[in-house]
Amino acid sequence: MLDTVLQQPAMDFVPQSTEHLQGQEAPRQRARVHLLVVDTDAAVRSACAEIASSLGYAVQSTADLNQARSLIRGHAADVLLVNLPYGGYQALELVSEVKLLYPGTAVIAMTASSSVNAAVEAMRRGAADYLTKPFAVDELSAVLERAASTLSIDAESRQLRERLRLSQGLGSMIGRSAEMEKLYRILSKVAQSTHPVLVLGESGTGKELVARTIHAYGPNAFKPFLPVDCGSLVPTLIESELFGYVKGAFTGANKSKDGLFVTAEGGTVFLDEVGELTLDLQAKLLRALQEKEVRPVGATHRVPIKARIVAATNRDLAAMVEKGSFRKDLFYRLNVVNLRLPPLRERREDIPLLTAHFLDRISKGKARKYTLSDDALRTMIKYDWPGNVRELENCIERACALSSGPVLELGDMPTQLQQQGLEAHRVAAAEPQQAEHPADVIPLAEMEKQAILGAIRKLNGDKLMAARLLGIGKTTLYRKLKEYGIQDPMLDE
Ligand SMILES: Nc1ncnc2c1ncn2[C@@H]1O[C@H](COP(=O)(O)OP(=O)(O)OP(=O)(O)O)[C@@H](O)[C@H]1O
Repeated sequence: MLDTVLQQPAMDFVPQSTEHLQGQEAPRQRARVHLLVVDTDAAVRSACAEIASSLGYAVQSTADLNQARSLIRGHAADVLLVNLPYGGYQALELVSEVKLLYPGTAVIAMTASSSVNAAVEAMRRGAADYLTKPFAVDELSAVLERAASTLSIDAESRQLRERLRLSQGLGSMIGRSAEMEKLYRILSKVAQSTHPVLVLGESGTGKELVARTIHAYGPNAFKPFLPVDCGSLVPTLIESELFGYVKGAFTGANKSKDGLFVTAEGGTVFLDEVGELTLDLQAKLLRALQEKEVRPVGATHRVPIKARIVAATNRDLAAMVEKGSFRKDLFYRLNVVNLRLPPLRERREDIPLLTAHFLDRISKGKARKYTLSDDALRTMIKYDWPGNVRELENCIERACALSSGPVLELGDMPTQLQQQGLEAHRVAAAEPQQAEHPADVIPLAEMEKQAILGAIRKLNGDKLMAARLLGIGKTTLYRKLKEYGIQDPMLDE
């Protein structure tokens, strides 16, 4: 218990070394996280500081709230560990101030067991965690570790977002439409954790690519990524693929084999077309996820697993749950986070980028550089692409194979595109005055909304600066965001 540590001399200090740890395991290497301990009890300050510095934190401590404020102003705190004395509203005020002025600082509240209400209030004001006194060294370590890992997740996803701003998409994913930007923002956060993710979207929208990107940007990118198509394998095969089998489990099982959940180690198992699993396999999968272990086919023992699960489907799983063809409990397990991929027809502005990307890729493998005729590109932008990006990719590959020259014409495209292109020409010839389709006219309100969102995003959420650069007042900016129904400009469309 911390009480034993509290026997040490009560004094403020900023530990510079870990000499007191000689003979113990060295602190884990990470960028120095700055911790500020605020408590009037010198013994608590001293003990917390000693434990935190042994974990690798740079620690400062103070008894005084005003001094705490000035230390925080000097950016001394990534994590603030603050005591909430009984009736100590000033300490609660400090929590609010810090979360308002420095939202990146993780706040942990300490309370006496008699004032749990204060801890609840602190959490309401934005504290990330709390500790009830007296607490064990392990409890303090666990809370600090949690705070530090949240900080590093935030920092990594910020870096990822920054890289994103400079590219045509995220990793191998191409697209800069608002829908894709929104997806990247969520994806870059989701990738840092190891929670299950459910990827939803029509066929060919890039669900597997998203799963691969989550894996590639995740903490276990160096471990395997193992896809399984639950729609194309018979149930018995899926079971032995996923869970493995022991020698003699069935005819042909000459020796035992580990399943993908085991061979993935800490990597990712991608369950494509998860909606196609039989109810029996759904039950087995649920058990594996809940208990983090699997029973290989024919075995009596269970084997621990630690793979991350990313599942995908083009079916409406919620409706399947209603009908009873998909287990509700499994749905909730898989659906911890879901990512919905927009069909290509809802992000037509990405078609030129995707087209250029595929043309580049194909040109690299050949001696010639392919381009598209204006007519072909115009038609492609207007086409609905029921098979989404896969259909677009196939269409370009086919056109490159068929084309006799480096410029791909409408005539090199599949019949349905050619027909659409011809139809557009006929309409344009019959009604020249209609050539400028009204849908091409962007309403002023939409342009204003995009300008505001664009400015806030470019400035990483700094609304004040955005308002200044847009030449409007802060209140006007807030009113407009409200008018457009935008709650979070960094996420909402
Ligand atoms: N945003 C994108 N940028 C570049 N290529 C993409 C993108 N989205 C999809 N693709 C490409 O389109 C093809 C289909 O993608 P993918 O297999 O990931 O789709 P899917 O949604 O999993 O399809 P299905 O539901 O049929 O399994 C792949 O070759 C993939 O590389």
